[in-house]
Amino acid sequence: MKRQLILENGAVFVGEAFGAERVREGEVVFNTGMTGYQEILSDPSYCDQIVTMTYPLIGNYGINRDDFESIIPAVAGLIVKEVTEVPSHWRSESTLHEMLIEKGIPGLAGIDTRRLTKLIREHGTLKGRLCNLETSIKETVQTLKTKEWLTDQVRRVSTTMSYESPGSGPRIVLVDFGMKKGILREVIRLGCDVLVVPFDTTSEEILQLHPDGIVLSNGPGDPKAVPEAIETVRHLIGKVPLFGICLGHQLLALACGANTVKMRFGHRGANHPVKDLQTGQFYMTSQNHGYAVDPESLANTDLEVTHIAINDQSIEGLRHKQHLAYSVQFHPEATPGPEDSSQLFEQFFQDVKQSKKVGVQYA
Ligand SMILES: NC(=O)CC[C@H](N)C(=O)O
Repeated sequence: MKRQLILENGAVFVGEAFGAERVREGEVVFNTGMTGYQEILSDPSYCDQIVTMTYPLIGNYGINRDDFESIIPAVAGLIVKEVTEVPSHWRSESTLHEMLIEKGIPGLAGIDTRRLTKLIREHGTLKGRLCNLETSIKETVQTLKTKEWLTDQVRRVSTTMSYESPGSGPRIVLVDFGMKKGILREVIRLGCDVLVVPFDTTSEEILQLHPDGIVLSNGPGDPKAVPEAIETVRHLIGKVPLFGICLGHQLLALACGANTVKMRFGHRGANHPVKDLQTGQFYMTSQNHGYAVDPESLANTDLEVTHIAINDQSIEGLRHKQHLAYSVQFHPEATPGPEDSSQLFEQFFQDVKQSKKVGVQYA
């Protein structure tokens, strides 16, 4: 069966349908990872996005039960050059096609993904619709251009209830804005007593849990679409050690008075080089973001840049000059991608323990 991708600029890509039989719309983005499609598809930060994999063969090691980053993927669609029908891996339990059907995600294969990627690089991220060949191109272009896009992604993917993973170490409150399970896994690995809370938990509610440290997770959409979270973070700075990851990093920046801007086509892949300005070290990092902190907006804030992206010099890490609060735009939890920067979790763990010794002041 054929399926097409119609873009808001009128470009059309016709290929083979796989996965769920559904019409879906979303922002078309590309990821340059050669592997990691299962983690990418289940990363909640891809909510309302159609992901194009630039690596030409996807699905070759199948789908296993361990590598999901969330239970209900929020991604709107998947585009690949070639999808493997018969995967081969000892952990594989189903094919990519079967998983996409089960999770209600449409796929499009057999198109020129290089041409599509170049188009996104030239024009910036474009809105698109995955649909059958009978769908009118003219009407779709009109709809995509004029449609009011929903901005409640974080609300849709965050947990609605708090839950706990008990441990004997420091108590960490992990604010779930659409958290990848990899972040939870890292704090559990360190023996922390973890409480995961919904995105709209207030600062008072968080402080009542007597955290030793707070981790702000990744999440989908524009960070300015969650003003309540910016307010919460503002109230928490200086009270408890804070560590922000991706959306959490952007929220920390906004809470300190900096600004975030939409990037042309973002960073999505598993080999983004980052320089740690404090140590002079370079890490290969896993990334997935379409927004970034505007460097010009830092002038009147108490923030300083700790990491930069080598490819485009954009901000990849920030630190508060007075308080124990820092953040990174990339993903130290990896999954998928290199684990070069996983020591950031250990660093936060040490900082939390140190500040616990000194004594935490609750307001
Ligand atoms: N992975 C993330 O947390 C992404 C943050 C934000 N949604 C962005 O696209 O920039």
